[in-house]
Amino acid sequence: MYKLSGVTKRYSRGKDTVDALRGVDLVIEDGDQLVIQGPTGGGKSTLLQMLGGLDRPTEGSVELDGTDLARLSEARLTKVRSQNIGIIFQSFNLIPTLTAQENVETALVPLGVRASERRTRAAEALASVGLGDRLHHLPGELSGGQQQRVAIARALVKRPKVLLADEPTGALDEGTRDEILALLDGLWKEYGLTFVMVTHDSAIARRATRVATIKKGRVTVTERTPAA
Ligand SMILES: Nc1ncnc2c1ncn2[C@@H]1O[C@H](COP(=O)(O)OP(=O)(O)OP(=O)(O)O)[C@@H](O)[C@H]1O
Repeated sequence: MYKLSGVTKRYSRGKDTVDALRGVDLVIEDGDQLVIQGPTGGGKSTLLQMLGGLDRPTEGSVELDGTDLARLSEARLTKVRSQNIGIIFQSFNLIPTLTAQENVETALVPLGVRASERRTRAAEALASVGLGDRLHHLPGELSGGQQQRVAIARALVKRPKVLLADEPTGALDEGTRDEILALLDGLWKEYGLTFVMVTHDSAIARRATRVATIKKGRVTVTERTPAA
């Protein structure tokens, strides 16, 4: 479970300061799905970075299962991230010189998994996202949707409890977008993930049951029963 209390993030550049988050309080229960939406510059990506332990708040606490990520040493934070948190991005962030299988294996290196087991688990993860026949392709030989599937396999191969997604369909056409969303929805349910997704897309937000809207660094949460 995530529990954010009074999270403020202030970016300073010379005399200019931007409060990207202003006193955010937010609870995300285990196994929940939360969609984060809001206008550009509102603080969506900043909030996701706090949840992912990719950056620290200026004030406040970001507890994951009772551990405050804001106060962990860099080494312990890296360990929490590599074991518990999978992250995917709009631009896939694959390593262009590695094959799909090698890209997925990279997530298991910090966990000390043996090379032979890394290969097997990466192949299984790629099969679970429908890419069992693309193990040895380089990212440049795959479509955008396939590259995002590789990134999803890389995020999930370590069996994290949390999946964070920053505009995961932002670079995809509409048909591919719907395929990736359906895949993510299926994986969320199958693995009981805590799933947080940032999106600009109001159609995605309309389908969600729990939406956090963030404007000028302040969050409002709306819960609703999805349309049948
Ligand atoms: N590293 C940084 N240094 C300085 N200011 C930053 C930095 N990162 C973000 N900001 C500022 O913080 C505010 C929130 O940015 P953030 O990227 O979280 O918004 P967003 O809602 O994700 O926007 P978008 O939808 O355009 O991606 C913006 O005003 C942005 O300019």
